[in-house]
Amino acid sequence: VIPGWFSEISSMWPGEAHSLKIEKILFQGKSDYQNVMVFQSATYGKVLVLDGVIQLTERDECAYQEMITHLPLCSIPNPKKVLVIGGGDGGVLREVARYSSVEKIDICEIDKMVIDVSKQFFPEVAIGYEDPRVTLHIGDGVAFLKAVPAGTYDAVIVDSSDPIGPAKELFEKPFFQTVANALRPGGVVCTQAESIWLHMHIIEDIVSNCREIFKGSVNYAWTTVPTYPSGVIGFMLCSTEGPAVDFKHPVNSIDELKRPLRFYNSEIHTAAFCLPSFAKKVIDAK
Ligand SMILES: NCCCN[C@H]1CC[C@H](N)CC1
Repeated sequence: VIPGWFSEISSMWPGEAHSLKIEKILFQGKSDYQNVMVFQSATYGKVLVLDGVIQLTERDECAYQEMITHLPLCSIPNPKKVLVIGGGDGGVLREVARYSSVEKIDICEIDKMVIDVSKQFFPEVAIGYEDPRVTLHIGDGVAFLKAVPAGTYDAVIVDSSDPIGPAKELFEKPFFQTVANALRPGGVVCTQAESIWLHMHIIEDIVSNCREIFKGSVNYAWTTVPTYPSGVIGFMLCSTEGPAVDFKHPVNSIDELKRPLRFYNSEIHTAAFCLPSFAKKVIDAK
């Protein structure tokens, strides 16, 4: 460990660790679920860390929040009812709120400390909670989805941490089945799906499970987030049986007048589904 630096050391990415220079530690706490830390970095703004893993930085959070939201929501016409599982920082809510067609935004986040810390230290991210269409549920996303009437949502976004810790069951088959049940025919789900450089085995299992459960389309997309391990993060984009969804060609554009998008655009939407051969071989073969 280098004094004055934060290094993201984890068994999920053995032998490597991205580091950020610390200017000041702003918060350290322990919730019922995980350790929570916020620090001011020298070059990435404020940083949110859960159990030693970087969740977001002010400088590059736009890449992740915009892609995980607009890849699904620009793939269906007029999304109305959207559910966010996880995403307690509020960044996905901020992006979902851009759609005038959206009438209802539910969010189910298990850890209240993440919400409170985001509101205190990341107001530009937590601004998503201010939208009147948002209903906050504090609890386990699996239990929440089991209680949802079938076919309720047009879209579900699973903005989770990694499959070690509270988010573990959000990567398992039973959870995907509850998501499919909660979606209308032709409804879409987008989940945080790790790194093709680090987690091809996890991705392989997720793709297999999704192909069995989602009888519409199943695609993997990826993007660059400098402060995530290996500098990239992926997404599973799936739709249930019903009106066809072509994830690779957006059908929606976004009203950017209020607040311009910093990362997402329709070209990068389509490009996100282009995979290197080592990943294509695994993902397309499943
Ligand atoms: N809502 C904040 C983003 C959470 N997703 C992250 C993806 C990369 C992981 N190593 C940590 C969580």
